[in-house]
Amino acid sequence: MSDPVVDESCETILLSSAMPPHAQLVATGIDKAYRKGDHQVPVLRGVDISIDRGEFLSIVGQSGSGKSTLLHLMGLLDAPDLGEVLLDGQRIDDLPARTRDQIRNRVFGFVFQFYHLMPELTLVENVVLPLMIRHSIWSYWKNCRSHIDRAKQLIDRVGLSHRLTHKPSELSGGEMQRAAIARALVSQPQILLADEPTGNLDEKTGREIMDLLKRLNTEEQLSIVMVTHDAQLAREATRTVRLTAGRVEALAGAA
Ligand SMILES: Nc1ncnc2c1ncn2[C@@H]1O[C@H](COP(=O)(O)OP(=O)(O)OP(=O)(O)O)[C@@H](O)[C@H]1O
Repeated sequence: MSDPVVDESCETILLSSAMPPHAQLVATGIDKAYRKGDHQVPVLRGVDISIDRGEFLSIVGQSGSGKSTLLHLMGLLDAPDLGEVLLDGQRIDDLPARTRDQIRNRVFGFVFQFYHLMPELTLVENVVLPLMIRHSIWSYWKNCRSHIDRAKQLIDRVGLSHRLTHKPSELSGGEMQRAAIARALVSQPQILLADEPTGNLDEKTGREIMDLLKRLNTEEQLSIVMVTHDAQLAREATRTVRLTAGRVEALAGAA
């Protein structure tokens, strides 16, 4: 019997508009260690964490506690040593690399502390880039106008319509993070994984980015997992967990 995630209908399953949006991401029994010299340094030890559709989950913890590591494992940017990552009950961390790439590109959007925009591209080019990478050149060319329209819609959504042709060096930190959020959303992800999205911003600008994330969560039921050092912002999520000594501890919100 073929695995419905692995076989060639994968694209249809993951992209079909008839398909209900992915509901739940679960990481269970996660162990992760890094090699340092000739020994392994454990970072995560038996972590269990989940996010339901429409949730806004924040992850706090001391520097070095493994928050980014966990976020990367949840988004298939890295693989656990032990444990499983499941999307709607189907294990996804052990799939072939190409299938993991497809799931990562279509289910997850990523936002990082330092934006990671391409410096030589304009704002609209940066935002449309994931669609260019995802589609073949022919398909991209055929749909070029609709892709650019979608990028422009998202740029408008994040309040940057007046900056379409600006390069990242011509944008403020807050504008760059808004651009990075628009880029993360262009592939219509189900789950946004944000690693310290306000960490490089002043308080007011960080507040604006948080408000934008909260609007995306409530108005579009976008699931969000946010790593942050800011305890106050963390409390504004629907649920907060703390990473301590490699384990997850519930802090606030629903269990
Ligand atoms: N690729 C890697 N190779 C080796 N060690 C790593 C690697 N990535 C992370 N680590 C180590 O794993 C531990 C957890 O790192 P991680 O970045 O996940 O922590 P964090 O809680 O996100 O930290 P911060 O809040 O400072 O960003 C740290 O000790 C770090 O040095």
